[in-house]
Order: sequence, then C-alpha cells, then structure tokens
Amino acid sequence: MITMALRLAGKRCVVIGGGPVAARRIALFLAEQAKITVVSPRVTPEIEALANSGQIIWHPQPYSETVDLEADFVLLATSDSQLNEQVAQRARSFGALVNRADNRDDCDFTFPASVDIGDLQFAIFTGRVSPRLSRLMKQDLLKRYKPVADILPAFKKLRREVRQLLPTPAERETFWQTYLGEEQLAMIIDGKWKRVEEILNNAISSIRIKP
Ligand SMILES: C[C@@]1(CC(=O)O)c2cc3[nH]c(cc4nc(cc5[nH]c(cc(n2)[C@H]1CCC(=O)O)[C@@](C)(CC(=O)O)[C@@H]5CCC(=O)O)C(CC(=O)O)=C4CCC(=O)O)c(CCC(=O)O)c3CC(=O)O
Ligand SMILES: NC(=O)C1=CN([C@@H]2O[C@H](COP(=O)(O)OP(=O)(O)OC[C@H]3O[C@@H](n4cnc5c(N)ncnc54)[C@H](O)[C@@H]3O)[C@@H](O)[C@H]2O)C=CC1
Repeated sequence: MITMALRLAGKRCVVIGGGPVAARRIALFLAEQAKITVVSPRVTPEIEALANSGQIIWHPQPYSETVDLEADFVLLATSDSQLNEQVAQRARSFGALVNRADNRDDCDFTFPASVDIGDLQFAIFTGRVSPRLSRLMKQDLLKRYKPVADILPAFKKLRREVRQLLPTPAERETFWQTYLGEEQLAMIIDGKWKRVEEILNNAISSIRIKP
C-alpha cells in the first residue's frame, strides 16, 4: 500500500450522499481545490452552505443512471449499501477511483484520520481495522505533539542558520545527529524547548567562533 499526499487542484470529484461522512470528506477535497459535485436528496447544513456560496455543485436528487460519473474520484457515502455497490461498479467503468464509506473491502483508496497542528501533519491508518481507534489516537497526538508544532517557526530559523554555517550536507547531518536526539524530542514534548534551543544556539555559536 502506498500512502501519499495528493495534489487535487482541478480534479473532478463526485460525491453520492450528503450526510456527516460525506461532509467530512468534501471539506478535505475542497481544501485541495478539487471540483466537487454532490448528488443527494438531503444534505447537511455545511454542505448546503457550500452549495449556496458556489463552492461546490449540489444536485438535490437521488442517484440515477443519468448522473455523470466521469470523474477522477467518486465518493459513495449513502446509507444504502446496495446502491453504493452498484454505483461503485459504474464509476470504475469510467475510470474513477472509488471510496465507499460502508465497505472497507470495496475501496480503491481510504481516508486516514488526519491531524494538522500548524505545519505538523499526521495521517493515521489502522489497516482499515478501527476508525474509532484512529479518532482516539488523533486526539492523543494533538495533545502530545502540540509543543512540537509550536516550536517549528523557531526551529526553522535555527535550521537556516546551520545551513548557512555548515557548507556540506554531511556536516549538517552530523550536527543534527549530535545535538538533536530522542532526549531532545522528549524535552520539547515536555515543554522544555527553551533548554533545547539554548543547547542548539550554543552549538551554533561554537561553530561561528571556530577559525
Ligand atoms: C476503511 C475506511 C474507508 C473509508 O471510509 O475511507 C473506513 C470504513 C468504515 N468506517 C466505519 C465506521 C466509522 N468510521 C469512523 C470514523 C472515521 N473513519 C475513517 C476512515 C475509514 N473508515 C477508512 C479506514 C481508515 C483506517 O485505516 O483506519 C476516518 C479515519 C477518516 C474519515 O472518515 O474522514 C474517520 C475518523 C475521523 C477523524 O478523523 O476524527 C467512526 C468513528 C466516528 O465517527 O467517531 C466509525 C464508527 C465506529 C467504528 O466502526 O469504528 C465503517 C462501518 C460503517 C457501518 O458500521 O455501517 C466502515 C466500513 C467498513 O469498515 O467496512
Ligand atoms: N467511513 C466512515 O468514516 C463511516 C462510514 N459510515 C457509513 O457511511 C454511511 C453514511 O454515513 P452518514 O453520512 O453518517 O449517513 P447519513 O444517513 O447521515 O447520510 C446518508 C446520506 O445519503 C443520502 N442518500 C440516501 N439515499 C440516497 C440516494 N438514493 N441517492 C443519493 N443520496 C442518497 C441521504 O440523503 C443522506 O444525505 C453509513 O450508512 C455507514 O454505512 C458511518 C460512519 C463513519
């Protein structure tokens, strides 16, 4: 299995069904600027608002064979399993990649639980075993790694300084291996970034004063 971050700008995405599961996934595709069409007699208020503001197209009707499934991605999120199955087959005949919210074994791709904390991003899969566990681990990661996300801007500056001071990749690798290890990560998680920053700054200063 390959896990990857896809660029979806301009890609066509058709969503059948408009409940909370569809709403969650629409938000993800929309954030990547995909072109989204939803077909569903009823939708959540979030989906309705997106349609009203022209960010997505909503056809307020049940699925029928006349629905255009020529798309890059088709998300099946109705509560009718038989329908999901039937549409999955038709969508694949048009070459679309299919996700079915109700059947893990009939998905060409699946959604991870994703956590964004500033520039820090995690994607969690459980091999399709327990989405509930994914959700719980997501909460745990959010709490645990918030301090790491918070120091990324300061870290960016330090990394730039090291890059300027040490001309070769090998020297930079050695620097980071020497001064940033498991112990320092544990300190950052523990809220002791200032101490780690001091160590790194001292190390950088000592390179500066070398002849
Ligand atoms: C295989 C996969 C395919 C896919 O849908 O892409 C799939 C399938 C199914 N989910 C089901 C149920 C639930 N799903 C959630 C929640 C999430 N489900 C997500 C992903 C995935 N769900 C893919 C696997 C990813 C992996 O490898 O872990 C998350 C991570 C991402 C997202 O949905 O955006 C999101 C976490 C949200 C977050 O980020 O917080 C909850 C909990 C809740 O909502 O609180 C429940 C109820 C409790 C439970 O069952 O655990 C059912 C049974 C339906 C039924 O019983 O009818 C199926 C069908 C089946 O298993 O066959
Ligand atoms: N993968 C996941 O993360 C999860 C998957 N599920 C599964 O996904 C399904 C959808 O979940 P929810 O959004 O919570 O369900 P929901 O019942 O709130 O929404 C279903 C949507 O499908 C629409 N719909 C029904 N018949 C239709 C038709 N013939 N044509 C077009 N649209 C139709 C409804 O109008 C509604 O908008 C659940 O039935 C369950 O099997 C449930 C929870 C999480």
